[in-house]
Amino acid sequence: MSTAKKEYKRVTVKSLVDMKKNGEKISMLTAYDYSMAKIVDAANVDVILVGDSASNVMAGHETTLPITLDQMIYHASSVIRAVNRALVVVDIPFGSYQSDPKEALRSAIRIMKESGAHAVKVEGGQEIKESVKRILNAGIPVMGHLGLTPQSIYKFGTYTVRAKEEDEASKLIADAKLLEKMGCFSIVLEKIPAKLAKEVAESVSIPIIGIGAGNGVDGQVLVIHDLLGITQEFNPRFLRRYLNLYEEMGNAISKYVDDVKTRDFPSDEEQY
Ligand SMILES: Nc1nc(=O)c2c([nH]1)NC[C@@H]1CN(c3ccc(C(=O)N[C@@H](CCC(=O)O)C(=O)O)cc3)CN21
Ligand SMILES: CC(C)C(=O)C(=O)O
Ligand SMILES: [Mg+2]
Repeated sequence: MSTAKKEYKRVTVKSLVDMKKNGEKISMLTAYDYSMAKIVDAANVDVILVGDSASNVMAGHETTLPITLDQMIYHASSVIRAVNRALVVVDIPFGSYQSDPKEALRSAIRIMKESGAHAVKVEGGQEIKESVKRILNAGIPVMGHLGLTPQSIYKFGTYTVRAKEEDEASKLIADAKLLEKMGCFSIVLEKIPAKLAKEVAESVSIPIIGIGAGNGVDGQVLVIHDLLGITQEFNPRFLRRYLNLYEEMGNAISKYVDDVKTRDFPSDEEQY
């Protein structure tokens, strides 16, 4: 397999399919605001996901369920203003696409029109088939999301690994093939056995982006607050922390507090 890297001036849904064809792994990371998205885009991340994980890391909710369509559009607009290269994908939040296909299309259109995003992501397979079709028919690129789907957390009750049983595994493969057949440009697979994820990646031609799905898939995604070590209590095995920003930021801020209290800040040079 070739690891040669083609330079993409602007990443499109087509570039991602090309990357899979050429054996180039796809990097994807979340961002929810302008300043962070600027850093992520400049670091050549291929896909920026405005995830509904904003509900957790931005708003402090326990699950992704409470975040609204308006709030997702606010985050997506901020990200879009920062991005020059990455493809920007936005999660359609819980409750904005499950009722019926028309509502799903309306939500997708609002995201595209009001934020300027490049694609949307929805959780599920067979169950949301008609909605996915509608959105695709309007010319809006759709990314799927299978395996651990956090918007259905209350149906399962836990965040444990999915599709360990044979029947769930075959449904997952069928759903991936269905999403590909309908015209989705990529699929996120979350927290499933690496062997199954590899099998899915090998049975479709669209790129499979994994989170807790092993190294046999076509790309990886993480929540940026997890990668940077801003979140402290989130410790699944699949997470690689590249920094401990929680500690580093805390130290910097404590130093500032000290400097103010001791009158060290501002100095003569820091005033007019
Ligand atoms: N900060 C953050 N990172 C994420 O990756 C993320 C969110 N939030 N919010 C939305 C979803 C929820 N996701 C999850 C949630 C839990 C596990 C998980 O593996 N939970 C383990 C315990 C984790 C621990 O050790 O704390 C479990 O077995 O429940 C995985 C992905 C992924 N998404
Ligand atoms: C974890 C990723 C795939 C996601 O859906 C999110 O951040 O909301
Ligand atoms: Mg999400």
